[in-house]
Parts: sequence; structure tokens; C-alpha cells
Amino acid sequence: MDTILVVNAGSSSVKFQIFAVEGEGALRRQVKGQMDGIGSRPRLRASGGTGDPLADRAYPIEAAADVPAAMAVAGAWLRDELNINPIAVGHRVVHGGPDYARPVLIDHAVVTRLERYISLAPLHQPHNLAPIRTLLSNFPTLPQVACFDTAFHRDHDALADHYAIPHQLHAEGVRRYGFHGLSYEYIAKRLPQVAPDIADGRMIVAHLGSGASMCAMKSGKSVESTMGFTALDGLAMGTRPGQLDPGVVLYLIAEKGMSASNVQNFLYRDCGLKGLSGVSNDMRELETSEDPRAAFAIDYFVYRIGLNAGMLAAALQGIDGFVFTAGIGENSVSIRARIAEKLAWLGVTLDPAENARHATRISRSDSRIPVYVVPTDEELMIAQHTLALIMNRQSPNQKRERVS
Ligand SMILES: Nc1ncnc2c1ncn2[C@@H]1O[C@H](COP(=O)(O)OP(=O)(O)O)[C@@H](O)[C@H]1O
Ligand SMILES: CC(=O)OP(=O)(O)O
Ligand SMILES: [Mg+2]
Repeated sequence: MDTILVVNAGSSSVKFQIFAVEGEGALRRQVKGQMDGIGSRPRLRASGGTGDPLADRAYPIEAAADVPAAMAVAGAWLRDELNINPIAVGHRVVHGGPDYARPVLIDHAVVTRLERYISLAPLHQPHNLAPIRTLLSNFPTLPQVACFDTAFHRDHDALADHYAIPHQLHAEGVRRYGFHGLSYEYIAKRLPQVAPDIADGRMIVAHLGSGASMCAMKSGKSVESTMGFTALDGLAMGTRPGQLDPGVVLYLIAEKGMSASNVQNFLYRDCGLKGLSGVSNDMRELETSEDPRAAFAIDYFVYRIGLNAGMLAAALQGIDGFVFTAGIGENSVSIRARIAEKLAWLGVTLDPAENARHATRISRSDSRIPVYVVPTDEELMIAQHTLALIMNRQSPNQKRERVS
């Protein structure tokens, strides 16, 4: 049977799925797995197409201290226990820069172009490119497709895409890209089923994972994102600060004598929830910690989401609905409840019982703004794009596709 393997390396997790390709371009999920808790509590979990458990293994922190180590563990499991032989591999690639507004079939030239963005996405791009390079050299005829986090945001108005810096820098690519686009694209595709009355309206989608951002969507298209040139901007994240006065960077250089690579490491690895709490980058650990700094970090996370929701509501001139997704958004009842309180002024009233049972709609029936929880599926988007490209089609919408 023909299968497609999808690889998605995030900042705290490595996710993978295998899809069977059936008649008329339909995709059937066969395996879904992830290695998460990288650097904190590594765990490999995988299930089959019907949710049947295939693996659930905890590892000592040294076995998956970083993303490459976790990839090696997940890769060995796929190779040794599943013996897979896919017809194509789809990859999440976080930064497509100004070059790529849609998925692309990979060759050496594409890899060389994407290497340019390593310094713009140091937590992701190297780990996105490493398996691509390995497969390209070991299986040169195996089709590989790169799907970009940035692509979904590429139709932003010029105003939303610019920084107030000379145009020359924008022309060379210093602009606001936005990320988590595969996740937002999936949510945009799901909205007509989840919320048919407002899917065409003004939505704020909060992708709250280890990396976190929010997207303002109008008629299923991105019009604004909290992330910009890099995935450092916007909300506080596991190890990234989110929005920061560039004066802080100048201070680190001028007063602390930090080099460019010191600053890069600091901003990508030592800030955010980890830096604020001194406890962990992992929201699960913060939620169970007694340390007051962990509580402060959560307060900060929630506060900044509230502020940014106001900004996106202004971009949309009002909102018709709000969606939670990704690790924290899909799983944390208390953080959703606390964010909903910050959105009360916009017309949000949560239903605590529906929130507690992770219902799809978690707002009260009389809430002026409905609130939803929609589990994301970046890997399905990648599989659809991959299949579309290898079948030499223009867009994944041109042929009927479904997943079961
Ligand atoms: N049950 C839960 N309660 C609170 N946070 C959770 C829960 N499950 C996962 N998370 C959090 O979700 C985040 C990881 O989200 P995920 O979307 O997988 O991130 P990424 O793809 O960026 O690696 C971590 O901070 C983790 O603690
Ligand atoms: C872009 C980004 O931050 O991705 P992730 O949330 O998977 O780390
Ligand atoms: Mg992710």
C-alpha cells in the first residue's frame, strides 16, 4: 500500500504521521505519534489509525535532551518497528522566507535556499532540514515536499507585513511573516464544519503550544499574526520572550557584552515561561508547581494573550469567534478559562462544564462570541499538500480528499 510519511519538528516535540493513499486522492491515517517533553520529560507515544496504542515510552531526560536526539529516537522506532517504505515524505519547514508562498518539491537547490533561513528560525529550521538532507542523500529519488509555516500568511496587506524601517530592508526580506500557518490553514478548513455560521467571519485563532501565536482570520484567510520576522515575536512562549523592546537587545549587547550568538541563545532558549518561572518551559509542570514564579509566568502568559487579542480584534474591527488549539489550547482547562476572562469585554462567556469536558464549543449558548477548541492537525495539511504535489496538482482542493 502507498503511504506518505509526515515529519513535524516543533520546539519541544517531534510529531509524525503515516497516511495511506487511497483511491481518488483520499488519505487514511495509519499511524500518529509524537515525542514530546523534549528536555523535560521525554515521552514517545504513538497510536494506529483507530487510536489503538502502538507505543508509550518514557525516556530519561538525557535520551532526548534536544530535538535532534528526539528525532533519532522517533526515527529508530519508525524504522525498526514499523518498517515503513513511503512513496513520499512531507516536512514542516518553519521558515519559507520571501521565496516560498506555497509547498514545494525538494531538491538540492531548495535545501540551499532554505538554509538561508536557519538564523531566522534556529529552534526549527536546522531540525526541519536535517532529515530532508539525510533522505535526499540516502534516497535521492524519494519525493520530498516542504510545507511552510509562513505560507498561510503571505497574502497579508502590505501594512501588516511591514516594519517601520526603510523599504530597502523589506525588499531584502526583513518583514513580518507569521508562523504556525499549517495549523491555521487546518483550522480554517475545519471551521465550516465546526462553526458554519461564522466560518466566513472574523476569527481569532490562538495556537498555544511550546511556540505560541495568534492569527486574525477573515473568511478563512490570515490578515494578521502576532508573530513577525521570526518566531520570537508576540506571545510569551516556552523559552521565547514574545514581544520585546529592541532596546533590551541593545542593552544586552552594549551593557552585558553579549555576542550575537549569546543573544540568540538567550532569546530562543532561556526566556519565556522558562526564564520567568525558573522552573520549566513546560506548561504542565508550571501548572502543578507551588513556586510563585511559576504562577507569575502563567499570569504573564495569559495577560499577554489578552492584550494581543485586543490588537487582533482591532485588526479585524471586531470578532465573531475565538478558537483555541495546540498543546496548551487543546488541553489546559484552567488556562482557557483564564484567557476567556480576559476576553469578557469582547463578549465571551465561558461554560465551565463544557470547558472542563473539552467540548468543541466551550462558551455558553448566550455568549455573544462563541469559543471553540479545535485540535490542530499540521501533519494532515502536510500530507494533503505532499500528495497534491506528487500528483502534480495545483492545489489540494482540486481533488476530493478526506481523512478517516
Ligand atoms: N494537559 C496539558 N495541560 C497543560 N499544558 C499541556 C497539556 N498537554 C500539553 N501541554 C503543553 O503544550 C505545550 C506543547 O504543545 P505543542 O503544541 O505540542 O508544542 P510544540 O509543537 O511547539 O512542540 C507544552 O507547554 C505542554 O506543557
Ligand atoms: C513556529 C513555532 O514556534 O513552532 P512550534 O510552536 O512548533 O515550536
Ligand atoms: Mg508545534
